[in-house]
Formats: sequence, C-alpha cells, structure tokens
Amino acid sequence: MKILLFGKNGQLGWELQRSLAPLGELVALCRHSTEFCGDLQRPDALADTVERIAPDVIVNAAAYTAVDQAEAEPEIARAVNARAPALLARLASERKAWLVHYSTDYVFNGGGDTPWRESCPTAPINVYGQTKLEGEAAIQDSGCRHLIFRTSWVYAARGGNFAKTMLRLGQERDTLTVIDDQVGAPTGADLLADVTAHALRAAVREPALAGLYHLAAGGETSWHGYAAFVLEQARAAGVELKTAPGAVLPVDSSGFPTAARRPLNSRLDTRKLQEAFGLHLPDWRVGVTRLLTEILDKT
Ligand SMILES: NC(=O)C1=CN([C@@H]2O[C@H](COP(=O)(O)OP(=O)(O)OC[C@H]3O[C@@H](n4cnc5c(N)ncnc54)[C@H](OP(=O)(O)O)[C@@H]3O)[C@@H](O)[C@H]2O)C=CC1
Ligand SMILES: Cc1cn([C@H]2C[C@H](O)[C@@H](COP(=O)(O)OP(=O)(O)O[C@H]3O[C@@H](C)C(=O)[C@@H](O)[C@H]3O)O2)c(=O)[nH]c1=O
Repeated sequence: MKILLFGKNGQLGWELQRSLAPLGELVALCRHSTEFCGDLQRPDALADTVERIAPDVIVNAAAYTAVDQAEAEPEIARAVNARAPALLARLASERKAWLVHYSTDYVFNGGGDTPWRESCPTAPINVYGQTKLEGEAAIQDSGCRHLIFRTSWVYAARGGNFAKTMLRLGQERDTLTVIDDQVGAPTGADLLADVTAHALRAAVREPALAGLYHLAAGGETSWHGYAAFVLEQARAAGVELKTAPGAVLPVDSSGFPTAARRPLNSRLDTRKLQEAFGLHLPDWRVGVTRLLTEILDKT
C-alpha cells in the first residue's frame, strides 16, 4: 500500500509518520517540501503531486487551525480546510484511492449537554468550524472512499497546544483565568494516529467501514479542569510554578473574550467508532499524564 501524507510536521502529522509507516510505503510532505508539492494552497501542483506519486491512500493531516485568526482571514482558512480537501477527494475518487481526513468538534453549535453523534445536525459558530464542515461535505459528496475522523482539543509533545500554554503561563503568572463552561475531551495526537492506522487497515479490507466517525479520548472536562489537571501534575513532578494551587480562576466564556466564539458543548459520542473497529478509547487523563511525563522529562 502506498500512502501519501500531507501536513507531516503538524501535531497529528508527526505522529502519523510513526503510526502509518508499518502499513506500507509512506511519502510524507509538508507545505515546504521541494521534490513534491505539499502546499494545500497550490491546487495545480497538488494534483501533479498526486498523479506522480500515485498513492493508494491519501492522508490529510494539514489544516488551517488558528481558530481566532481564521475570523480575519476566512478565504485562506477556506482554501486550506475546504477547497484543498475537495480537490484531494476528487483526485482520490478518480484513482479509486482512499482519503483519510480529520475534522472537529467545532462543526457543532455547542448546544445542550449530551455528546454529539455523527448524525446530529451541524451548525458551526466560527469561521474555522464552518470551513472544516465545508471540507467534510466536499469529501462526502465526491463519492471517494473515505474515513473522516472528527476529534477535539488535540495535543502532542511536538507542536503548540493548550496544555503547553498552561504549563508556560503557570511558570510566568500568579493567577490564570480559564473558561469553565466549554466542555470536551483533550485528545492525544498519538492516540489519533494509532486509531487511524488501525481503522485504515480494517477499512481497506472491509470497504463498508468507510464513513464519518467521532474519535476523542474518554471522559470530559472543561478548559479550566484541563488547566488545573496539567498544573497539578506538573507541580507533583517538581516543576516550580508561580500559579499557586487554587489560583486557576474559573470564568464563563464571557470572562475570557476571544475573536472566535467557541461551542460550550464539545462532547463527542464515540460509540460508532468503538463498535465498528472494536476499540476502547482511554480516559483523557491517561494521555495528558503521558504527555506531561514526556515533556517534563525533557526540561
Ligand atoms: N489542534 C486541535 O485542537 C484540533 C485539530 N483538529 C483537526 O485535526 C487535524 C490535525 O490538526 P493538528 O495536527 O492539531 O494541527 P497543527 O496546527 O498542529 O498542524 C496543521 C499542519 O497543517 C499545515 N498547514 C497549514 N496550512 C497549510 C498549507 N497551505 N499547506 C500545507 N500544510 C499546511 C501546518 O503547517 P505550518 O506549520 O507550515 O503552518 C501544520 O503543519 C486538522 O484537520 C485539524 O483541523 C480537530 C480538532 C482539534
Ligand atoms: C490561553 C487561554 C485560553 N482560554 C480559553 C480560550 C478557549 O475557549 C480555550 C482554548 O483555547 P485555545 O486557543 O488554546 O484552543 P482552540 O484554538 O480553541 O482549540 C481548538 O482548536 C481547534 C483547531 C479545534 O479543532 C478544537 O477542537 C480546539 O482544540 O481556552 C482561557 O480560558 N484562558 C487562557 O489563558
């Protein structure tokens, strides 16, 4: 099996390089690759890349993920998150290749407090979520064989994420103010990558498994609960923090204004994935603890 991976240097792309390697020949590209084009904003060159590599599977881990910035540059977000996946889907369809793609909890409006199922109505409340939804729809409409994984609150040892921001701020500030009315599940890029490899292997054998799946770690928390957990673990590991226990102050969304609105309810119901692929998704604390062990060991 020949796999073409886009976005190899992102949080997920980096982990996918490890998880996908045992499945076959892997060609991994980033925006600045030279021999082949890995820039999702260059459609002609992208089509040429796919033609020359002739992959059996295209895995798209590249995306425009700057949620607040997307409000100011919707056309760039749309080119990367919607138009490029649409092109990759057409190219995959033409050559009967699989397309693996990732989407987000931000396709939902955040109403209610029950976990979203794949069949729930989408209604994004920010530009990033809207463009990611357009990408999903284009893939589904193309008729290509695909796996789309909607996930949430991704972190990894490599790359920027909320856990690392909290670790840094905890060493700089006496108090932190963190939103406690947005609820979801922090999900490790390593878990996403391993589940992708497992699911892809199964789907190639059993094409009826193609489709859209929610994929997130088990359990739930708020950004405030997540921040408090990260700092508590760091303190226990001997990191000197300026933020004292109890000085992570909970606020509702209006207490921490941002350019983009975020959904209050980001819970994803992952039963479809677990049943289809015979998987158990571990609690979010398991992965975050591993992340901290890894990054604190290096400091
Ligand atoms: N991060 C999160 O919390 C969540 C992410 N997701 C989805 O998961 C997937 C992976 O996200 P994650 O790994 O966390 O994201 P990252 O932001 O870590 O990585 C995204 C990668 O995409 C690349 N990229 C951006 N624009 C282009 C372009 N024009 N051409 C080629 N590459 C480009 C970036 O490259 P460069 O560094 O050069 O800009 C970066 O390497 C995405 O589909 C995302 O929407 C879903 C839910 C949560
Ligand atoms: C830095 C900071 C953020 N926050 C809030 C703002 C926001 O509501 C929440 C998370 O902020 P961030 O900007 O780190 O995360 P954000 O960019 O919103 O993360 C999202 O990224 C995209 C790509 C996704 O697909 C989503 O699943 C989600 O992970 O925490 C605080 O309350 N206090 C703080 O000090």
